[in-house]
Order: sequence, then C-alpha cells, then structure tokens
Amino acid sequence: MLSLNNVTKKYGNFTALENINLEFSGGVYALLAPNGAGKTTLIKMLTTLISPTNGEILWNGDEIVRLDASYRDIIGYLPQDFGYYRNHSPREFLLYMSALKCIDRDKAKRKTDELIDLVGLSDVRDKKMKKFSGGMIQRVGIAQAMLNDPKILVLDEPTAGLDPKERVRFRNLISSLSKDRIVILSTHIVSDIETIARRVIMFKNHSLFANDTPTSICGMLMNKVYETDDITGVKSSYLALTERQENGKTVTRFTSESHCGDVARSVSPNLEDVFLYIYRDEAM
Ligand SMILES: Nc1ncnc2c1ncn2[C@@H]1O[C@H](COP(=O)(O)OP(=O)(O)OP(=O)(O)O)[C@@H](O)[C@H]1O
Repeated sequence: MLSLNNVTKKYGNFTALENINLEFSGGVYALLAPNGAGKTTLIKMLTTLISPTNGEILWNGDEIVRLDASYRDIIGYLPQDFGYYRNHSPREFLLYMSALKCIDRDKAKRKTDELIDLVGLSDVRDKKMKKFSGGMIQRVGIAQAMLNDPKILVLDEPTAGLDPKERVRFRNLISSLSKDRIVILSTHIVSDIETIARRVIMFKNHSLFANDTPTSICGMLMNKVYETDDITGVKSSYLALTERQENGKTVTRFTSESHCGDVARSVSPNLEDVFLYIYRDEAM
C-alpha cells in the first residue's frame, strides 16, 4: 500500500499542496482537477523527483526516500512531456529504455515484444516514430513505463492531445493494466476516468477536496441537476453547467439548490457536472 501522511509541498512561500492524506492499494486512482491544482506536484513527489516539504510518503510502511532505488524499481512513470527519439522505432526505443533501467538483454527483448503487442503497435514495431500520431506515441510511453512490470504505474495527463478514438483506446488499455497494480492517473478531462476510476481524487485551494468513488462523488449533486429548453422559466438562482442543441432548441443543464421540478426536468448528476460545479470560480 502507498500512503501519504500529512504531505505538504511548498515552492518558496507558495503552498502548492497542503496536508494531503491519501492511500492507494490497487486499481485506477484519478487525480482530477483543473490546471495548476497540484496534480503534477503530487505525481513528482510519488515518483521521488521532488520531496515533500512536510509529511511522509510510505510504501508498505517504509518511507519511499529511504527505499530509494528499490522503490523506483517498482514504479512505472509516464511524464507529461515524454521524451523520445523521433528516429527510433518503438522496438529500438524500448530496448534503449530497458538498458537504462538495467533490465537484462534477453528479458528486455521478450518484454519489448510483449508490450508492443499489448499496446497494439505490432504492425509498426520497426517503423520510425517520427510519423506516429499522438495516440501511438502515448502507447509507446505506456509501454516504456511498463518495462519493469511496475506495481505502481503513474501517468501524468496521458490523454492530452489525443483524438476521441485514441482516448477510448487508451482508456481501455489503462483499465486492463490496473487489474494487478496501482494506477495513478492525472487528468482534467472527466471522460478519461468516469468509467474506469476506482476512486477520484480532487484538489481545491491546494487541499484535498474529495477522495471517493465516481458514484459517491456524483452523489454530491443528487436531486440538484436539471435540464430545460427554457432557462428563462427558472426563477430561483441556478448555475448553468452546459448547453446543447436539441431539435433546434438550446437545452441548458444547470444545478440549483432549490427544487425546480415544475419548470425543468430532473436528471442524474455526472462527474462533469460535479467538476464544473466545484471549480466554477476557477479559470480553466
Ligand atoms: N517549481 C515550481 N516553482 C514554483 N511554483 C511551482 C513549481 N512547480 C509548480 N508550481 C506551481 O504549483 C502549482 C501546482 O502546479 P502543478 O504543475 O502541480 O499543477 P497541475 O495540477 O499539475 O497543473 P498542470 O496540469 O497545468 O501541470 C501551480 O500554481 C504552479 O504554478
């Protein structure tokens, strides 16, 4: 089990994260928050790239900084800006990364072929990556993070820049990889994690705001989300969440503390509603 006890991170006088307590045991944990909320800061602490200013991070009861290389052996990490050589093929790149990770050559070859198949790049295993789409590159990124068969897989905004089809494919891949490990994934895109996250972790004002199942988090807005094609009929105060066109009319989805069932249709809240509601005052 990976746990954070009262972790605070300051950059000079600026507090990026304050007094965070979390536990990770298995499955997908989604760090869901707008840009600048502290997701990368948390990930960098979990991967030992930076240290907490206060508090401790433990792996099975031992401080990760003390475990040092033996902790890094069980981590797979896909950073936000994943560096690769454009003239490498996936196979060359994964063999190169295996060497950096001190994986012996026979095992590296076996693992490289296995992972290339797993991420669906068998057809292009020997093609230069310079012609790859963003989704293909990210799949190479996941494969390099999996080379050491990590117990903890950390993915920092892995779907940034992917098209909808690539996102779905990536989501399915992440879900399958989470069966026997902890996957910690940061994103500000709700649809990436709504169906695969075991728990959703949200930060607000640099503190932990929520750490719960997607269903429970949606429960925050139960009986408070409505839709109408005549928003002028809503007389109580409300917060407009989204708008869509339907049969030539603009349907507004909104949340209201007052009962609006007489002028609007009550609908089940989803994670996007909660995200828009919680971060309503923040620039996104
Ligand atoms: N090295 C640093 N020095 C000073 N401030 C920093 C540093 N790194 C991050 N910050 C600040 O800490 C806050 C959290 O940044 P962080 O990168 O963790 O956010 P994030 O949620 O990952 O957002 P993004 O997706 O934009 O990276 C931001 O206000 C950022 O400007």
